Amino acid sequence: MSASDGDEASGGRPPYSQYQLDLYSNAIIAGNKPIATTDPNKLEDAARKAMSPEGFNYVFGGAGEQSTMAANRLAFRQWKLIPRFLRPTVPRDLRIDLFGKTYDTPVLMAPVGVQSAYHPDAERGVASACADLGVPFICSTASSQNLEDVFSPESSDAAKGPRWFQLYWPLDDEITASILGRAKSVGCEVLVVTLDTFTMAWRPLDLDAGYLPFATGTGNAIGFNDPVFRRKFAERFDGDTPEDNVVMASRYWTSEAFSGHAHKWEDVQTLRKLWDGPIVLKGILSVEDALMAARNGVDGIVVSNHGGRQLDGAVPSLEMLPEIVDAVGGRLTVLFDSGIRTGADMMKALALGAQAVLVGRPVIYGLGVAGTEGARHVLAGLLADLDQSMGLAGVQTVKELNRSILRKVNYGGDVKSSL
Ligand SMILES: Cc1cc2nc3c(=O)[nH]c(=O)nc-3n(C[C@H](O)[C@H](O)[C@H](O)COP(=O)(O)O)c2cc1C
Ligand SMILES: O=C(O)C(=O)c1ccccc1
Repeated sequence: MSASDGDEASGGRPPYSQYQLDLYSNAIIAGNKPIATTDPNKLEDAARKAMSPEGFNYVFGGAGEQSTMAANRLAFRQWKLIPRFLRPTVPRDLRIDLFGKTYDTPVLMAPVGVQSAYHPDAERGVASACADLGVPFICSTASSQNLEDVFSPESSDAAKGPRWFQLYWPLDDEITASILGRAKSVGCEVLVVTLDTFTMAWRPLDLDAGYLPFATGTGNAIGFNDPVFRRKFAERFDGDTPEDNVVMASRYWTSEAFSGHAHKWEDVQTLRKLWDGPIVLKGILSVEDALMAARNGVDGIVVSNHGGRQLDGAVPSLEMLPEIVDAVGGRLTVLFDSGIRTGADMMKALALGAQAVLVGRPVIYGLGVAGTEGARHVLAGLLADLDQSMGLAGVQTVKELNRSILRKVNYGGDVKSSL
């Protein structure tokens, strides 16, 4: 393989698998261990030690008895890869096309709220790590840092990378319009609207600790800094700013963004009017809703159960993925998340028809352990693992991943509840 082939296929940087060589040479030449473990099981333990108990539990925790979280992992274990040999596998090309644009990898950073609760580097740090690796950063509405700060060219490198915006959909169209206008202004390309978290789930770890960050102002930065939200808050509360009255402002904001069953399928038309660009609905788990999404004119869906954090007992998203792809794959871009921990997991979801995958907790554990560098390390490791695993399976490009490389087995094996 010539260096230029690899460089082109990974956006001018070395092939993603180079990270494996870097880790070995750092160890052999300089005697340095990786900044955080490369073992997904141990990473969770390291994060538990490094982070505040509330922060760690917030990330780690699932809903209920965490049965959906565990099922997400079992679903991956039940698919096995069938490797092929003596075929061309280099230069490997991880690029994909989404909504008419080429991305360097089929991996995106899942929207994750309140990142200052995990490490002071927070969203700016993770977004910079993503930009460095060519991974789109999906900025959550529940960010702890304001949208304009996350992507400010002065304060971070995040503005150099691809960025999408995730919406927790306010009831008030004027506030929604204002937030979406701001997301557009800072360069967000795609709108991801999360459907499954219109209200908080039953999360025992957070309930037992009495931990609800956005009730006390963390994770409300995008709302609190929104000019329309500020004006409406002042009108209701005697000219107060959200900073004057954080508790009432948090209450007002959460009643807007986590507003129960208020929206209907018809309201997707409103989003269309307010957002000039691709719209993706996140949290789809049924063929019926995937068809509704197609009928209502969106561009894509994320097949997701929110990492097992919302409806405990919900089906693993991987289980539903093939049927949903068969039903709407010709019409919609189908993305996937929930439970991805390794390169092999990514291959399985891509082979079952996802066009790209989102990763949540692992990168946040990296952030918790070692800030921006830790997040970068975990993401670089996942990409290297994907790159290497594709090669080992005899696969050169993401397009080649299809169901012929998979076999479903009925012995998933034991899994730790979260991994
Ligand atoms: C701590 C945490 C916060 C999250 N916050 C959001 C959010 O603000 N918006 C959203 O759409 N999804 C949110 N999610 C869900 C992720 O986007 C994603 O669906 C999930 O983490 C995928 O599962 P995984 O963690 O097993 O990769 C959050 C997940 C975690 C772990
Ligand atoms: O915790 C979550 O999963 C989540 O989606 C969220 C919602 C609101 C604020 C922060 C995170």
